[in-house]
Amino acid sequence: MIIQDKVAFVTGGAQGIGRAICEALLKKGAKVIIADIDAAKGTSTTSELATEYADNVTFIECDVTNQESVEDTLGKAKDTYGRLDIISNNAGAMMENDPIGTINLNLCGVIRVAAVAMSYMRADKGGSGGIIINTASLTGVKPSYNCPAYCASKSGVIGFTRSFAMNPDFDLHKVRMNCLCPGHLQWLMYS
Ligand SMILES: NC(=O)c1ccc[n+]([C@@H]2O[C@H](COP(=O)([O-])OP(=O)(O)OC[C@H]3O[C@@H](n4cnc5c(N)ncnc54)[C@H](O)[C@@H]3O)[C@@H](O)[C@H]2O)c1
Ligand SMILES: CCCCC/C=C\C=C\[C@H](O)C/C=C\C/C=C\CCCC(=O)O
Repeated sequence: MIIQDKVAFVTGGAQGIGRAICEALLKKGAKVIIADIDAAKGTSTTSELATEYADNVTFIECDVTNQESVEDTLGKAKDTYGRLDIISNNAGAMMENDPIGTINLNLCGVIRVAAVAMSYMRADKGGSGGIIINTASLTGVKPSYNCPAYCASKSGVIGFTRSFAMNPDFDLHKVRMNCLCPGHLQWLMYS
């Protein structure tokens, strides 16, 4: 895909891997919406990036565990730059003390954002097609007894991605889906 002038929506883009994704996309000429639950961090990150990328980066507060918030944010994102081409479904956390919350954030959040984004991106419904990239994890393919709920959520993301991607309806909607499976990173490097 040619990134120049495409519009990207990055969940969990305020810091860490999401911020790195935002920076990489901006460097290649995309317009980027940072969608994050952390309004303070999202605003400060956006201000920092705007010194180089000006109006090409915008922050919108978003909670991917909340359907209304996801609908509202994606609607505002479409209104801001007029289209949606790239979704980085990246927001996530490891919270083994809250296993159901972990599934709701890491797996249901990905499915929720993808479903709403599809309503804007589908080529057969007025969109231009595009790509949805989900951030899974190495733990989605390699189980770890330390974090069973996290592993389950990331295995689910991989299963969702593989199933979506093999759907023959691609010829109609023109939206590809992939996922990333990073290994362990220093996620506190921005804090
Ligand atoms: N750091 C690693 O080693 C590593 C490895 C593999 C995969 N991952 C995955 O990569 C993704 C990013 O991880 P990271 O290390 O950059 O984490 P991070 O904690 O640095 O950043 C996560 C971001 O997501 C946001 N977020 C949390 N809950 C949210 C919600 N409900 N709605 C919207 N935004 C929300 C946070 O505010 C934060 O800005 C996660 O899905 C994580 O599971 C991380
Ligand atoms: C602040 C929360 C953000 C989420 C990041 C926290 C943890 C991230 C975890 C990664 O997804 C872990 C990825 C790979 C780990 C490597 C190997 C797993 C197996 C380890 C083992 O067998 O002991």
